[in-house]
Amino acid sequence: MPKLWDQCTNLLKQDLTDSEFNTWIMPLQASEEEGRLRLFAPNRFVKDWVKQHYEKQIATLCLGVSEGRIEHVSFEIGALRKRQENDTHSVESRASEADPDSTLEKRRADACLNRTFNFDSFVEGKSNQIARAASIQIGQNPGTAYNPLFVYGGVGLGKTHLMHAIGNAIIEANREAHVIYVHSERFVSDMIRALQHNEIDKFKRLYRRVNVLLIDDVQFFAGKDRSQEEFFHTFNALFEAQQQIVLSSDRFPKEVSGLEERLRSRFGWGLTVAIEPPDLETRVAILNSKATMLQMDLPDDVAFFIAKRVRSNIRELEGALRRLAANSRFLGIPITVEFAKDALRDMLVAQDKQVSIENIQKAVAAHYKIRVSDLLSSSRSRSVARPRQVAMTLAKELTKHSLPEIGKAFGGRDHSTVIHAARKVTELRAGDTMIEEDYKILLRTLQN
Ligand SMILES: Nc1ncnc2c1ncn2[C@@H]1O[C@H](COP(=O)(O)OP(=O)(O)OP(=O)(O)O)[C@@H](O)[C@H]1O
Repeated sequence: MPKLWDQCTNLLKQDLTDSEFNTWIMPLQASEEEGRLRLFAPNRFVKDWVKQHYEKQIATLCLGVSEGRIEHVSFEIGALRKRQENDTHSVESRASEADPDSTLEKRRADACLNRTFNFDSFVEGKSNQIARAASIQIGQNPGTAYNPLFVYGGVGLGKTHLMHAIGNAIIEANREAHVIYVHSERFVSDMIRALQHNEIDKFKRLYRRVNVLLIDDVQFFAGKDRSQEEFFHTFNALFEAQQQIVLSSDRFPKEVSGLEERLRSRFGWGLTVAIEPPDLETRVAILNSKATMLQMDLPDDVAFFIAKRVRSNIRELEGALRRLAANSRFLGIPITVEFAKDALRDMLVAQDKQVSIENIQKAVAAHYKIRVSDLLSSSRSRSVARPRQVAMTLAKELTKHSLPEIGKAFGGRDHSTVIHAARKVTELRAGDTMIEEDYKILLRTLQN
C-alpha cells in the first residue's frame, strides 16, 4: 500500500470514530498511478458508502498529503494481490476472484461486519446483560437458540455492536456460514434499485440464501409497504429454513408504528431483549475499556467525571473520550479533571441542557399526542392526567428541580401532587406493561 494512503488513513483515523474507521476505511486497499489514487473496496456496499460519505474528505487529504500530485481519487470494487517477485501489486476484479482459501477478513468484509465489534470488546453491565447473553447463545447456536432475536434500545447503546459480535462469532466458528449484516435503510434502497433494474429476483436470492441475517434499525421499514412485503417473504423463507434472523430497533416490536401487524407479530416470535442505558459503573467500565483500546492513560477520577456527566449514550461517551485524547495529545497536557472540564465544556453544557422540565413536557406531549398546554391545564381527563403524572415523575427523576418547582412548572400545582404522581407512576409501571414501555421510551428519548 503506498505511503500516501498510509498517511491519509492516519489522518482519517483522527477524524473518524473507531467504528467508522474500522468499518469503512480499514477494508480499503490503494494503488497509485499517474496522478490518481485508486481505492479498492471489498464489495459494492463499502464502495458506495465510502464514496458517498468520505469522497470529498479523502480527495482533499490526498491532494494535501501528496502536495498536489494526486488530483483524482477513484473508487472501485476489487482487491490487490501482492506479486512476490517485485513486491508490486496487481489489481484483481472481484468477479474474477475465486479464492478458495477465503480468509476470515474477506468473509467479514463480504458480510459487512466490523471486526472490532465483538463480544470481547463489549462491556457487560446490568443494562445489557440479557441481550449479551442471548447474543452469545446465538453466536454459538445460530438458527436454533432463539429465532428471531429482537434487540431494542435507545440510540448508541450497543445494538449494532452486539449484532456484529454475533456475526463475527459465527464466522469465526464456521468460515462457510453465509452471514449478512445490513441496515434496514440499505435493504430498502437496494430493493428499490433492484426493482428499477429488473433485478428483483437476484435481490431475493441474495437474501434468501443466507444462514444469518442481521438487520439493523427495522423501524426504518415504517410506512414502506413494498419493502415490508419483500422483507416479510425473506423473513418467512429464512425462518422456515431455520436460518438465524437478528433484528434491532429503537423500540419494542409492538411499539414500532407504521409496520404491518403480520411483521410486528413475527418480530416477537423468538426472543425480545432490551438494552437499557448503562448505569454509572458500566459507563466507567466502558470508558476504561475504550481508553485501553485507544492506548490512552485515563485516570479514575476523570473516568468517573465523564461517566457522571455524559449519561445519554455510549457513542457520546466515546466521543468525549476521543476528544479528550486528541486535545491532550495536541496540546501535550496530561488528562486531569480540570483539563476534561475545559476540553469537554460545550459537550457537557449540551448534556446538562438536555433534561429540562420544558424538554420533558415537550417529549411527553409528543409521545401521547397531546399539547404541552394540556399538561399545564387543569384538565383531569385520563388522556391528559396520566401523561401529566408521567411527565412530573420524569422531572423528579431526571432534573435537579425541587418538588415545589416541578409542581409550579406544571400549571402551578402543589408539591404533594408531584409526590402523588410519582407514587402512582411507580405503581403503574410495576403492573402495566404499556406504561412501563412508555416510560422507558421517554427515558431513552430524553437521555439521548
Ligand atoms: N457494552 C458496550 N461495551 C463497549 N462498547 C459499547 C457497548 N455498548 C455500546 N458500545 C459502543 O458504543 C458505540 C455505539 O454503539 P452502537 O453503534 O452499537 O449503538 P446502537 O444501539 O446500534 O445505536 P443506533 O441506534 O444509533 O444504531 C459503539 O462504538 C459501540 O462499540
